[in-house]
Parts: sequence; structure tokens; C-alpha cells
Amino acid sequence: MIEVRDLTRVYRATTAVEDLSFRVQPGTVTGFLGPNGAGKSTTMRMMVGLERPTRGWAHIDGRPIAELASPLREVGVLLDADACPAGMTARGHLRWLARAAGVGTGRIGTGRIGTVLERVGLGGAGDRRIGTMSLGMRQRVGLAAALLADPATLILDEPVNGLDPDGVRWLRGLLRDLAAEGRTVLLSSHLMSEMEQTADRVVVIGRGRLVAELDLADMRRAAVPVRLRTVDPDRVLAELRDRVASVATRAVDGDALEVVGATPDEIGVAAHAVGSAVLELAPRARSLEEIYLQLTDDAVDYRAGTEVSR
Ligand SMILES: Nc1ncnc2c1ncn2[C@@H]1O[C@H](COP(=O)(O)OP(=O)(O)OP(=O)(O)O)[C@@H](O)[C@H]1O
Repeated sequence: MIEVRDLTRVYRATTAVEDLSFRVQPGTVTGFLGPNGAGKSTTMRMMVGLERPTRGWAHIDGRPIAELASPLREVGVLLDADACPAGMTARGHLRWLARAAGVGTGRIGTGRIGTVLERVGLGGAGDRRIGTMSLGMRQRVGLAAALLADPATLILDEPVNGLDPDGVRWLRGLLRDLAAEGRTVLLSSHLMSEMEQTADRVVVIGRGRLVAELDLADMRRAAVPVRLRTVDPDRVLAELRDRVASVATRAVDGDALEVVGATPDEIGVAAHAVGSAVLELAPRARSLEEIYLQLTDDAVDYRAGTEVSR
């Protein structure tokens, strides 16, 4: 499990992360979402010990990463695909990492390197120099490095970057499999659309602060407005309000209404009870993207070329 509590990082003029607290559970894929500059990378760098918090803490399985006995075996990290050395081959880089981690060739031997290269789809490209690879392939090398020592926790900053649609689909499957194996998987993105089919939960931040922690399955069920056209809307709504406590409505186009807080069944029964014919009754699922954009609307730093100061 990853846990951050009151995590804060202040640079001279910028508070990049402020009083951030959340948990990432094992066996799930958790998306870490926020607009550009929200503080995702800074938070991840603090989780993995590359940046010191100004205040608060980040723990992995109950301890700061520096106190873990063998960090590489416990936490796999992908922060920047371009951190992989251009002059080395993928296999050479992984071999070097295995040695640098001091885990020895006994545990992370040639077999393991072959296995992770296969797992990230680079089975045939292990001997290519990293500098000759596309961004998508370099991301895969970074993922292979993160998976090398079979860690229980994965912290991945924008792993989708540079992957083509096939690559995105592949990564989605890989992350789901890793979570199904009981691992804790945290990945950042600034796009909800990348998370919709990948994550179980999302932690949304904006301007360094927690905006929302959401279970995507709950989110899909919640707040589905229903579009209603009926012959006598006033009577239908009065009846509906008698039956369902908190119903909100707003006029949309023409004579249609949008009703929030009641199901189509409840609306249909209320209309029947007052004898008003229903002309249209349609739930309109809001996309997760819409909900996310609404949540982060106040926290967008850069929009259409204008920078909003903090
Ligand atoms: N070393 C630093 N010195 C000063 N300011 C920094 C430093 N690192 C990050 N920041 C600032 O902290 C804020 C958060 O940056 P961060 O990179 O963590 O955001 P992010 O959510 O990862 O953004 P993106 O999606 O664009 O990568 C930004 O305003 C950034 O300019």
C-alpha cells in the first residue's frame, strides 16, 4: 500500500503540493489525475525519495522508501522514459540495473531480463540501442526496468506517453494483470479518458491539493441526469417530489427537462400516477471526462495560452 499524509512541497515561489493525503490499495489500479502542473510528478518523486517533502510524509508498505530493505524489489518506478541511457541496449541497461540494485545475477539473471523484455513486448528488440528506439519503445524499456525485480508496488508517471492505440490497449491489460496479481499500481495522467478503462479508482488533484478520490464504478452509477418530455411537466414534477426527496430539474432545449436525483422508473411511475403522457424519457450518462473536467475546472493552470497565477 502507498500512503501519503499531509504531503507538502514548497519551492521558492510555488507550492507544488499542499497537504495531500490519500492511500493507494494493493490489488487495484489507481489513477493519479490532474491538469498540467497539478503536482503529480512532484508527489511521485517524493514517494520514491527523489524529492524531500517540506512537510508530511509518503510511505510504501508502512515505511519511507529509504527505509525499505531492498527498494528495487519492493517498488518499481517509471518517472521519465528518457532517463534510460541512449547508448546502451535495452538488455544491457537492465543488466546494469540488476547489478546496481545489488540483487545479483542469481535472483535477477539473464532469464529474468528475457522475461521482462517479453512481458513489455520487446522480446525481439532487447539488443537494440535505446537511443535508436521510438518514445513508445523507450517507455516499454522503462516499464521493463520497473518490473525487473518483481516489485509489489508500481509507481508510473505518465506511462501512456508515446504509446500508439495498440500500445495503450496493451498497457491497460498489463496494468490490470499486475493489479490482479495483488500489486499496488499507481499511474499518473492528465487525461480521464486514459483511466476510464484502466483504473479502479482515481485520485484527482489540482494545484497541489486533493480534489476528489473516486471509485470509477460508483462514478459511472452516480448522477445520471434523465431527459424528460411530458405533456404536463408541472404535475409530473410535483408528484415526483412527493415520492422522491431530492429532485432537481433544469430546462433544456425546447420543452424538455433534465431531471437529476430520480431514476427513469421513478419518473415514469410518477407520470403514470398523474395521467400525463410521457413523450421522452432518456437517461443521459455523463462521461467520466465531463465529471473530471468539472471537478478540475478551477484548478487548470494553463488554458488556451493564458497562464493563471497561483
Ligand atoms: N524543481 C522545481 N522548482 C520549482 N518549481 C517546480 C519544480 N518542480 C516542479 N515545480 C512546479 O511545481 C508545480 C507542479 O509540477 P509537477 O511537475 O509536479 O506537476 P504535474 O502535475 O506532474 O504536471 P504535468 O502533467 O505537466 O507533468 C508546477 O507549477 C511546477 O512548475
